[in-house]
Amino acid sequence: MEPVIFLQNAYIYQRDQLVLSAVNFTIHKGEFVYLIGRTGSGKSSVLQTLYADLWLEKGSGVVAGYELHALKRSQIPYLRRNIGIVFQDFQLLGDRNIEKNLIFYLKAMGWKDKEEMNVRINEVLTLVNLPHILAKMPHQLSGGEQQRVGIARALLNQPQILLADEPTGNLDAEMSVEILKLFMDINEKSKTAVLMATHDFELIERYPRRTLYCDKGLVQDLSESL
Ligand SMILES: Nc1ncnc2c1ncn2[C@@H]1O[C@H](COP(=O)(O)OP(=O)(O)OP(=O)(O)O)[C@@H](O)[C@H]1O
Repeated sequence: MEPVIFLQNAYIYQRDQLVLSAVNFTIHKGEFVYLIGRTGSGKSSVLQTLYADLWLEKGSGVVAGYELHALKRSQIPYLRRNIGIVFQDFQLLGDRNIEKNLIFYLKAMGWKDKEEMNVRINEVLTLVNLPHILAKMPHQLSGGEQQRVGIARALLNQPQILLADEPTGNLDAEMSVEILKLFMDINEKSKTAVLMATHDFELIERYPRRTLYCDKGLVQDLSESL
C-alpha cells in the first residue's frame, strides 16, 4: 500500500518550543486513524506540520507526494490541494451563502469552469447529506450542519486525505457521533484516508480505530503496543 503520510524522526516546534520529538508514523491510502492526547499535547501541531503551517525543521516527512523537509513556500498551495482540512470551528465565510463559500474555495484552488464547479458542489453536498442548502447563510445552519459543509468543502478537490482538528469539539455528544460516522462513511466509500485529532476518549472507545497518542513530547502508535 502506498503511504499518503510519512513522518520519520520528525521534530515539531511551535516557535522555539519543542512540542514533539522523534515522531515516526506512516498512514496509507484509505486508512482511518485517530490522533489523541490531552489539551496542549501537540495534536494541532502535528496537523499544522502536515499541512505546512509549521515548517518541518528536523527530520523528514512526505504528504501526498510532497516532501515537507524540502518544501518551498510556492509549493504549499499545491500540497493543500491534495489534502482536505477540517477545523473545530468550521471556518465558513460568514458573509456569503453556502454556494458562494464553496465557489470561493474552488476558485482559490484554480477551478474556472462554472458548470464543473456546480456539478462538484452538488456532489460534495450530497456526500455529506445536505443537498438543499446552497442559498443558506452559515448562521442559518446548526453546528452539525456547518461542520458537514466544512467536510464538503474539504472534499471539493478529491483529496487523498482529510486532516481533521477536533472536528467534533464544538458539537454535543449526539452530533459528534453523527459527524464521526460521516467521516467513517466517506473513508469507506471513497477510500479517502482520515487523520482525526480528538480528545473525546469516549468516542474512540465506542468506535475504535488505529490510534496515535501524543503524550509527554512523543507520539506513540497504540495499536503497535497492544
Ligand atoms: N501559535 C503558537 N505559538 C506558540 N506556542 C504554541 C502555539 N500553538 C500551540 N503552542 C504550544 O504548543 C504546545 C502544543 O499545542 P497544540 O495546540 O499542538 O496541542 P493540542 O494537543 O492540539 O491541544 P488542543 O487540544 O488544546 O488544541 C502547547 O504547549 C501550546 O502551548
